[in-house]
This record gives sequence, structure tokens and C-alpha cells, in this order.
Amino acid sequence: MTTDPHVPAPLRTFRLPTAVDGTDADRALGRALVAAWQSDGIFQVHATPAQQEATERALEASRAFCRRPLKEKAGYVSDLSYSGYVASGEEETAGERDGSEIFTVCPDIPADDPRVIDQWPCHGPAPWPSPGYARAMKGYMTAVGELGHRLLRLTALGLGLDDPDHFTRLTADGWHHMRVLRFPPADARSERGIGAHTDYGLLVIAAQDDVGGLYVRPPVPGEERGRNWLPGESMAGRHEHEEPWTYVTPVPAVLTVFPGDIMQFMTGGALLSTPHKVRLADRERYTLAYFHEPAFNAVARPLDTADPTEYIHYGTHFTRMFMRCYPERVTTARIETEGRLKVLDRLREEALT
Ligand SMILES: O=C(O)CCC(=O)C(=O)O
Ligand SMILES: [Fe+2]
Repeated sequence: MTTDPHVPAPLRTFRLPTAVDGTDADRALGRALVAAWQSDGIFQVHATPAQQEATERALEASRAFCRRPLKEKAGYVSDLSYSGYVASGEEETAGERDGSEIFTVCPDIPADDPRVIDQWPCHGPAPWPSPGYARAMKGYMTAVGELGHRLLRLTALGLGLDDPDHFTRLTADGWHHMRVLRFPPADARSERGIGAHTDYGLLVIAAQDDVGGLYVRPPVPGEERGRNWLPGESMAGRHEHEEPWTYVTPVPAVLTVFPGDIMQFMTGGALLSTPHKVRLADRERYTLAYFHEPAFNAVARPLDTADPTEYIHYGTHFTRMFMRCYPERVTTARIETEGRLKVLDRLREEALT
């Protein structure tokens, strides 16, 4: 047996309107989305034919890239941006090596952009393997980004907020990024794909091929959830071996959606950042994990407090999470040796005034 025995649970699946205007139907749909997250931690949306084509193109580009020699792939890294290649076994969750092979796509910012010249951490061009790969990934991110925008408006309505743009106000020029993943087949040594973790932003929108291996942890009444954004409360590795975990059965032409850390922070835990993990299967598996995020300089605040000390400066959160995740990477080394955290401190001060 290379996968856990599981009883597939059918997830709730929604069809989204092409525009979210704040009608009664939008509010009712928003409430249903919120209720699905609160009971299951995840839901599915039907992909349109255009979204499905963009998904297929991105997965195909990923398959072609992953077949190239390791030596070549390992060259696609950048010391300015966390975009680029991560070999299988290079990334760890809670101190244990993950099996995933990854190409991370962060905002692709030209070298002559003022932010790059001013040494903003994490800002720089993406080290694309080819123009075709860049086109496929950018096309996919545009398609799901537009979906993320509508989902955030529905979420605001579903939470009963008057302003449907409560979240999208933060996401103009959002720091949306993506992990393009390949999982090798399980072998005698390991079935570990990625250890239990939460992701960092507002929404996680994911596509998977037909192989399967993703598990999510639904909200559990009475269970304390860490605030992953605080140094002492990392969710990495938490609950890994304790039930309940729901197997996410691969379904053709759907995208799965769950909340990330910033959504948990802003809603005071009304929506929890969904823990998830990946087990390896008996075949290789390809997925796309897209993260819909606030702008680098956005400041997120909880819905229910006027306390000015309660905030997350998104760029600081992103930079800290990536430095924690990739302590050995050239990008982290350059932030440290050039004192770029001081630039981040300055940006945060400016964003707060
Ligand atoms: O492969 C998947 O289904 C999920 C991947 C994931 O959790 C991640 O890249 O953060
Ligand atoms: Fe994840």
C-alpha cells in the first residue's frame, strides 16, 4: 500500500457568477462558501473551459520542465527573488525533508524597477526556464487570480460585511504567487510528500491531476489552532499524525479553495487557515498551488478591533516566512548580507503612517 486507506468525502462544489455585485444571490452564495470552509476547511469550484485550458497548459509545461536534467533545473534560481527551482528533498517541513520538486513563481519584477534598485527584499526578475513556461504560468495565474478576486468579494459578503471590497482593497497589485509541484512516486524509504502546514496569505486555490495525495484538516471543535504568523506558533508539522484528515479526491475540471493565514488573522479565527499535507502515491503527481495575497506593502488588520498594534504588514510576513522556509537559499543570504531587512523595516513604517 503506498497511499493511506481512505473513504473519499465528497466536497461541496460551487459554480461562481461571472461578476459579484452584492445581490441577495451573491450574499447567499457567500454565506454558503463561508459555511463550507467552517465545516470542511475546503470547497471546490467548477472550472470554466478557459480556466481548465489554462490549467492543462500549466501542468503540461510543468511536466516538460520536470523531465529536464536536475543539473539544468538547479540553475534556475535567483538571489533577488524566491522564484525558481527547489529540488526534491531540499525543502523541509518541521525539520523533515519533503519529497516535492517545486518551481516557485513570485511576482516577476524587472531589474530596472525602482523597487529592485532600492533593494526591496524578494523583488527581482523570475529565473524562467523558457518563455513558453513563463507564458503558461502567467496565463494560469491570471485566470485563477480573477477567480480569487470574486471569491474575496463573496467571502466579505458571506461574513456579513457591508463592504464587498473589504479584502480586495488589500489585493490591488497583490503579491500573488504559486508553487508548481511534482511529487515522485512513493518508494520503500518514504511516502512523505509535504508535511502538515498552513499557507501564508488570504486564499489558496489549487489544481491537481488525477493521481491524488492531498489531505486537509477540517476545523475541529475545541481544537486550538496556532497563529502561524507568530514565531512561536508555527503550524508546520502540527496534528500531522492525529485524525481527522480529509482526503481530497481528484475531480476533473474543479479547483479547490481554502483560507490562508491572513484570512485567519483578519477574521479572528472565524475562518481558520486550513492545515494540509501530501502523501506520495504509486505514480508521480503534478499540482499547482496558487496563493492569492495582499500587496507587498499592504497592512492587514482584524475585522473586530480598533487596536492599532494589531496588524500584519504583508511584505514582512512573506519575507519572514520564506526566510524561515529557505534558510540556506542564496536569496536569504543576500537579504542578510545586504541588510535588506532594514529596507523592510522602513517600508513597514511608511505603510503604517
Ligand atoms: O500538492 C498539493 O496538492 C498541495 C501543495 C501544497 O500544499 C503547497 O505547495 O503548499
Ligand atoms: Fe500548502
